[in-house]
Amino acid sequence: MSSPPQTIRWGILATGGIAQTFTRDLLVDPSTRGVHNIKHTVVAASSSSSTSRAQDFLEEVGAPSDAKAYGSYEEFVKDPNIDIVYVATPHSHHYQNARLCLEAGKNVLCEKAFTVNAAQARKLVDIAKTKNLFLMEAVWTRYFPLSIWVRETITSGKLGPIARVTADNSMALNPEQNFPDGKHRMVNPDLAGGALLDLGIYSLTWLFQSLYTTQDPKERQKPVVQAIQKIYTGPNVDGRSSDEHSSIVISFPRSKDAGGDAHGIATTSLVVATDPVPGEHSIPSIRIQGPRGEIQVFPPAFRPTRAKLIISNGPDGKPVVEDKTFPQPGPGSGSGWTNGFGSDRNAEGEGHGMFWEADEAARCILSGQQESATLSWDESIIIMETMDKVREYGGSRFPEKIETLDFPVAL
Ligand SMILES: NC(=O)C1=CN([C@@H]2O[C@H](COP(=O)(O)OP(=O)(O)OC[C@H]3O[C@@H](n4cnc5c(N)ncnc54)[C@H](OP(=O)(O)O)[C@@H]3O)[C@@H](O)[C@H]2O)C=CC1
Ligand SMILES: O=C1OC[C@@H](O)[C@H](O)[C@H]1O
Repeated sequence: MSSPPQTIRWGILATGGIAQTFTRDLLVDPSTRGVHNIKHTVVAASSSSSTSRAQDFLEEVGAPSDAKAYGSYEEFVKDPNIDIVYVATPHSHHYQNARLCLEAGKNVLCEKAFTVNAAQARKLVDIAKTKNLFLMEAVWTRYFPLSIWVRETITSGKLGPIARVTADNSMALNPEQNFPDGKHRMVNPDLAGGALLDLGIYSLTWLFQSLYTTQDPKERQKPVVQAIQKIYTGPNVDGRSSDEHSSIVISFPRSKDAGGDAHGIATTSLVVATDPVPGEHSIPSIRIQGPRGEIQVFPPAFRPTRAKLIISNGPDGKPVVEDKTFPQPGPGSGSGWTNGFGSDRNAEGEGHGMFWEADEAARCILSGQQESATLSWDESIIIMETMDKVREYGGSRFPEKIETLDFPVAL
């Protein structure tokens, strides 16, 4: 007989767009996606603005009526009923908010990009290690069934050693018109805005999950990075920090037996779109190429549900093209997408897909793992180092108050 599901008690730190989408997904019954050994519940939420904002949030997302509302992150992290905190503030605040939680003895799932720079990521990992806590960067895409299928197809060797990956995650956001006061987190230097940390992280995710995660951990080496950036100079921003585009070329060292070094090209932009006809998703945003064929993944790169597997020479010498779809299971959160750009709505009755990463966090905590093998601490740090290098090449430096390791900082 199977044992009853174990429950993980979540606390939600911040009440903005993604906190709402994530929490609604969290409250979808896991058995609807074939997960029977875990249950998630929400026991608390906190808002830096007021207790009433946190209370409204809990009601809006349909949390249990006894979930507690806090008007201060500092008070919230003391709540003894919380097993894990989901940190959903802007990039600029991840380091200090995640650190606050870890220092208070809480496990943490922290939104992407993990931190502003690699030094901050290393510090969070050190604290998690010392305090024996679970910590994971919330790159939800990695836990999608499609991503799992991609990694398995790569390691199966079907395509031969993957030689090159191209990945684009770009959105034509028309920032000068949409963010004229420069305060929106997509462009605001004080919130570590720009394409790279917000959208480019997904292009890098595809390079890394194809060419780094799939290698034997003992064989993995740091990649070599080259990049150029164009800095955003729209109204009311400093013109030195947030990027408009970043274009990155990476070489992943591999032994000759494993196919030799592999190349990755990652691009991202706030002003042009991967998908010129919004919602049509007809142009692949990702191509994963080996000598025997390729995988194409269709947009959006962060929420992938459609791919193609192309084998150049099938059994009868002709190419074989397999269309693959991985629909999100229902019954769904019904929330759609809440970031205000209308770029990524889940269909009525579909979950958004954020529950997959929540399941992974719960599995790790219940089995006593401090990090996820699908996105290890080492890999999150190397990706932050990669973004540091891109910003060095591109000349983008955020204000010192958000690059610092000093804590707490008044932001
Ligand atoms: N995985 C995904 O698909 C997505 C991930 N994200 C990530 O989630 C994070 C938040 O994004 P999103 O929800 O869109 O952002 P929002 O601006 O909608 O929400 C951010 C929330 O953070 C809190 N906050 C605390 N301090 C500040 C501050 N100084 N300025 C602004 N907000 C502050 C506020 O909540 P309160 O007042 O309650 O404290 C605010 O509502 C980012 O890291 C982003 O990259 C975003 C969209 C999609
Ligand atoms: O993580 C994200 O994915 C979807 C985008 O719309 C959003 O800006 C970004 O933060």
